[in-house]
Amino acid sequence: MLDQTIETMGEVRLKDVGQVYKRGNQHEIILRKCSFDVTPGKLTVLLGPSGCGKSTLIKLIAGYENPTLGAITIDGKLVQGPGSDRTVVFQETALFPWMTLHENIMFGPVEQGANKREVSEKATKLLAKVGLKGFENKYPDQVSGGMQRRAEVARAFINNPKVMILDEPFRGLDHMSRGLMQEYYSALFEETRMTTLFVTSEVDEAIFLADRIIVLSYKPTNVKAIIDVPLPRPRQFHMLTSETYGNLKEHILGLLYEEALKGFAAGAVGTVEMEQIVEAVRR
Ligand SMILES: Nc1ncnc2c1ncn2[C@@H]1O[C@H](COP(=O)(O)OP(=O)(O)OP(=O)(O)O)[C@@H](O)[C@H]1O
Repeated sequence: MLDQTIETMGEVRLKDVGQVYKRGNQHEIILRKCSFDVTPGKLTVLLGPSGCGKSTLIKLIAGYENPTLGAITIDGKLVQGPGSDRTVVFQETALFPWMTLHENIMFGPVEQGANKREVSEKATKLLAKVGLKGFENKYPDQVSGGMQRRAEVARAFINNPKVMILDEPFRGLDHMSRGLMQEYYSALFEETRMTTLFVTSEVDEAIFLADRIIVLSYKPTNVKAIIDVPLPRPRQFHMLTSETYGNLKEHILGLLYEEALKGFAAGAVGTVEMEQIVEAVRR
């Protein structure tokens, strides 16, 4: 086991959250009356069509922006800015190129004044957990993109936040690396049960990882459906061929298809993307 404190805290609550952005003289309503909970100790996935406002929701929960309307609380406390109770991993999050992987993982806690020896041991364990044993002393540019992403996940986990927030962290990786990342991530989650909010636009990734999926509508975005994933843990790839999985995927693709059609009618979804969605639904 990792020496992580298992804290069954980190309940995130969104109540009637609305966000309006100004573009020149125009106002655009991005989010409208968005309400959902992120349950402590569970992995909640936010899934929605491109441009619906997933990253906007993350920015609000992270406290980088304030909502125009409504309220976001964590364990009952109003979010009014960023805080150490949350760690956010973006697709663009990068390791420090001048530090080894091990030094990168240690950086945050050491900066916070934690005991160096203890942090070093934890970093070594975490790197092993994400399949990077033997690569501790490599620099980021000496390992593959997928390995860098795994180190970034380890760097986020060592902070042991109440809530781990990930915004499409595996986007842009090739199919194989993405599959591996999902396996490593679900194993880390299953061991720590760290409250997690994970954003993706990939249905397979959502089902493989999630305890619960929040499906978002097209703009102005609100919650279209909340779906519990009945697959057992530990999650294993053979589950992706089960009947439960197939039925769930069909249902979710149907929901996304309806929303993508609205986006297409509004000119927000390109022809190529629309063709891909139609093909996915037909499959
Ligand atoms: N600071 C901002 N000012 C004005 N408009 C914004 C701002 N941030 C986001 N938007 C707009 O809000 C909408 C939602 O953007 P957001 O990035 O949250 O969507 P998304 O679902 O994460 O998209 P994708 O899946 O393509 O990453 C988009 O139309 C975007 O242009």
